[in-house]
Order: sequence, then structure tokens, then C-alpha cells
Amino acid sequence: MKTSIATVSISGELPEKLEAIAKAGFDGVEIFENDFLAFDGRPSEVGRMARDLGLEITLFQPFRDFEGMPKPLRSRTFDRAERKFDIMQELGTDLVLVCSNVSSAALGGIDRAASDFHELGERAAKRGLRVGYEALAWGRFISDHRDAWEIVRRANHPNVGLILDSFHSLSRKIDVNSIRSIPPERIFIVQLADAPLIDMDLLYWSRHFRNMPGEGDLPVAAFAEAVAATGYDGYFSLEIFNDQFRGGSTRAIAADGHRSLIYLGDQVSRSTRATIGIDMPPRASAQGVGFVEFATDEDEAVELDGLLNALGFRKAAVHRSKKVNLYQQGEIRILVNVEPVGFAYAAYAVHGTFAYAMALAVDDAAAAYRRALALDAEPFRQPVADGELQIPAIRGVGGGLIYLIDHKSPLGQFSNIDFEAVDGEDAGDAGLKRIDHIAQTLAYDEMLTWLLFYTAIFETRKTPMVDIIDPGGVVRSQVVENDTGSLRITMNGAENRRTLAGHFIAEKFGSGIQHLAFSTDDIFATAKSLRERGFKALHISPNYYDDVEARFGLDPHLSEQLKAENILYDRDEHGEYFQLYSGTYGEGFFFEIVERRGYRGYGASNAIFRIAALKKQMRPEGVPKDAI
Ligand SMILES: O=C(O)c1ccc(O)c(O)c1
Ligand SMILES: [Mg+2]
Repeated sequence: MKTSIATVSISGELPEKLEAIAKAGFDGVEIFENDFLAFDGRPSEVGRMARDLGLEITLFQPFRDFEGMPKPLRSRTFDRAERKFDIMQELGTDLVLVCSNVSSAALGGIDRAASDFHELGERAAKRGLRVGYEALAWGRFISDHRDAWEIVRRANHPNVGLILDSFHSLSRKIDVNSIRSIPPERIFIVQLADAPLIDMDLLYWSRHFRNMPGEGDLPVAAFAEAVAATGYDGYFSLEIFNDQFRGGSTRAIAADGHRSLIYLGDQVSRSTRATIGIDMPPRASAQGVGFVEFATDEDEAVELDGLLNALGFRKAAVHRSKKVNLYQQGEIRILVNVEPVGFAYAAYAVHGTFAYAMALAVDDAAAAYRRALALDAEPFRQPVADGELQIPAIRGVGGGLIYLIDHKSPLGQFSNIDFEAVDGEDAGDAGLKRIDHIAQTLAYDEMLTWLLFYTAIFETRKTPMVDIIDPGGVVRSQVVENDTGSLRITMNGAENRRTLAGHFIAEKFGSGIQHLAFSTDDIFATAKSLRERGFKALHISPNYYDDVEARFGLDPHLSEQLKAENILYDRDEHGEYFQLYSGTYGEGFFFEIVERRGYRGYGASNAIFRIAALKKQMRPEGVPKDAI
């Protein structure tokens, strides 16, 4: 599959854009006219820059308001086209994108448009150039790719072809099967963009909210499959108009774009068996979280050890060659790494005590690793002692690590191979069974990056975004989860540092795991057991319980019990949810304990109360309220 992206999709100036596009691994680039006009240099220089970076210029665009113009505008329009042809020849591209006319001066009529295109085709052919016609979803007469195709067909010129753009077709819900019968040699290029479903004016939606395939809600894979079914083997080119991307990191957005296309190609080749040169193992099915690892130092480890003990964890094993302790309860494993060298130490030095790594248990770790690398994930490796496991790992949110383990290889035995069991008295656990979810806090503008990362590599889906109201601002929360619920990652995107999430990022110098939620089958028994171990639950305002009792019609006895143990309550159509929180540790890390009785959500409506309580607890006497 040949990949391309339009310069309009990323931020920066033209040379910087081209460099990022090449570095991300694209084969081609669409030069947007405005990027070219703002560049202080000859078209030939742009062409040279692109070629030096190994990029083909897939097209020049857009050429607007061409077809159906009345005289004398018509001849001026052709003159304008000839000027663009000059630029294209100097740039070194043979294709121009003509988007459907939006001018109030334009005249309709399929045959009129077709004859204009025939003439343009003649002129283009003289110079060895080609013309592609795209239906804008808001075009005056032509707003549907089926009509654009009819014009191209009637233009009946080998140098005139169709340009498909998933946004224009999918935003108007045009049946993608209408693409299947178009001869592939008549499709000059295919542009791809996704978008979140928002009910708004098509033009505004298109110009501000497009995003990478897989990041939004449109069926872009089905669109690309229909294209592949024609036999089309040309470029798939991203054309993403997005305000956030225009202001974002040039490199990161280009990298997301490349990942999105590779993932799309993978979906297409899986469903159509088309040979498009994308071959990787399927999305990794995750059985759960193998472990979460904290980086800290010997001093701070004392407090963490105390907290883990209060949560009912038992120190079960020590690493054979490194200063790492393994704590266990139920199926949950927590590693505490106090090595004074290596990656964990570097993470600790930058961030302080931090859950910098996690392991995901998958069906086949080697295959998952291959897939991750095929999708541009950054591999991580560090030396291990003889006889110890080299666990495959990739870099995740905030540069943290994701280890991949499985049960089909010795990797699943890491706790026996790399660790030695310790005998200690077993004081009994607190009933914590599994990791219910891992919550990662990140800057809002990184959320799409990591949603795409997780959903492309692992067999997961994203849930709709919800707003979490923090007294200091709004935090947007979105979940990546699998069908069985064995992997649930909640991502909280902070826009300012006055929210608890924003404070965490600012003080931790970056994104990462902010809380871990453990599951229990009996929240009240667990609460009691924790209390007896000296665990201090986060105090929740009594006002909350009056409200919950009234809102859900709870038995007053139950709401008394909830209040006594500081347990939050929620309910959805599937069942009930109970949540208990620790106070914060360091700059805002905390633990959560949950019991799900069928409930599928994450207690978003309780977040405001929990956040207010956490902030109150974090704020020492005398610190002004808006400091955290
Ligand atoms: O928003 C536009 O005008 C516009 C221009 C060119 C395109 O290829 C497109 O999809 C949209
Ligand atoms: Mg387009």
C-alpha cells in the first residue's frame, strides 16, 4: 500500500512538514496550495526538497470553481488552470485535484461539466498531466461521488479521473458499495479522513474536525475496503483538516497519520484478502494486566510498601539480580523497582515515584510485539542478566513501558524465572482480585494518539468520550477496553493544570498512570479488612450520600453503610457499582477499589465528588484553593 498525506494535515512550515512526513514513513505528499504560496521559494525547490526526502508529490491541490462556468468566466478559469499546470510541472507532480464548484456563478448540468473536463483533459495531456475530480460534500451542483464519477465517465478522457475522499462520501452517508463498480484505473487517488460524529454544518465539520482513520466514528475501513475491491492499487492519502492538529506537534501528528494508514491497510487486507503489502499478526487479544511496576528509591519505597501492605498486598518475591520486589494479591502483581541505575531509575529521577511500566498478558507476546512494531511503536530493550527473560517491550503513554507477556512462552513464568519467592507470614489478603482498570492521565491533545495506539495494536474498542467535571476545569475521559473487561484503560485528558489531572501532569513532568483500580467481589468486607490494616479511605462528604440515596432510591441502611465506609455508588442499566478510594500519594497518584455487580461504566458521575475530596486532602493547611 502506498501512503501519502496532505501538507494541510500537520502544523509547521513547508520544509518542516515535509521532513516530518518523510520521517513518519510516508511514500508521498499532497502539496496544498496555501503551504506552497506561503513558502518563499520556487516550486522546483519544493519538488527537490520532497524528492531529497524520498517523497513523491502525489498531487497539487485544490483547484476550485472550475466546471460549469459561464462565459467569460469560463476562459479565465482555463487560464487559471494553465498557470497551475506551470506550477505542477515545476513541482514535479502530474496530478491536480479539482474540487466541485461552489461558486454562485456556476451553471449546473452533467454534460456541461463533462465537456469542461474533456477540454481540461486535452490541455493537461499536452503537458503529460492529469486532472482528478472530487465531489465536495457541499458542492453547489456536485456533492456526491456518484455524480462526480458520471461526469468523469462522460468526459471520456484518459487524463481525467475521479478522486474519492472518504469524508465527503461518509459524511453524507453515501453507500460505499457504489464505489465497487468504478474501474480502478479511473480512480486517480483516494483521500482518507475520519471524523467524530457531530451534528453540524458539513463544511465546518470537514474543515475543523476531521481526524485520522480510526480516531473518529466514520466507517473509513469499509470505505477503503470498497476501494480495494475495485482493484485500485494507488495511493491512500490522508487529508485531515483539524484545528488541534494544525497547532499540535508536527512529528507526532505525522506519526499518528502513518500509524492510522498502516492499521487501515491491515483491516483492508484482513477483510478483503487483497494483497496490498501489509502483513502483520492480528490485533493482540489481551487477557489482562500482568503487572504494574513502580519506579522509586529506597527511601520512598518505605511509604509505598506501607501503602501496599495496608491494601492487603504481600511481598511475594524478590528479583534475582535487581532491586525489585514483587507484591501480590489475588491475580494482581505490583513490582517496586528501586534500582539505582537503568531506565526505571531514570524515570524515577524525572518523575519521582511513578507507575512507569505495565505488562499486558496477551495470547502471543512475540506476535503482539511484531504487530506493535509494524504499527510504528517504539521498541524498548535493556540488558538482562544471564538466565533472565528479555521481555518484549514498547514505549507507551508518557514514554512509559508496556511489557508483553503470554502463557505460551516462558514469559508467563517471569515471576518464577526472574524472581525468587520469599517466605513471609501471610496475614491474609483484603479480597482484591484483579486490576479492574488502569487510569492514565495525559494532555488532552495526546488522547487521540494513544487511543489509536491501543486500538490498533490490541483487540480493544474505545467508548464515547465523557466529561469529568473537576472543580478546576473539565477533564475528558475515554476508555479503551476489550469485550471481556479483562483490559480496561481509562484515559483522562487534561486541558489545564488547575484540574487534579492537569496538576499531576505538571508536577510529574508528563503523562502517565495516575491511578490503579482493583476489583473485589465484596466491597464491604474489603473496606473492613482495609480499615483494620490501617488503610485510610478518602473521606467523602456526607452531602453526597443524601443525594445518592434520593437519586437511586437506596435503602437508607445501604446508604448508611456506604457513608460509614466512604464508598461511592453508581448504577447503569446493567447493574451496580461501588467505589472506594485511597488518599493521594505524591503528586496525585491514588488507588481505587471497585466492585462491579454487572455495571459496565467507570463512575463518571461520581468523579466530581472524588476529585474534590482528593484535592482537599492534598491541600495542606494554608495553601490557596486554586494552587491545586
Ligand atoms: O474544504 C475544502 O475546500 C476542500 C478542498 C479540497 C479537498 O480535497 C477537500 O476534501 C476539501
Ligand atoms: Mg479531499
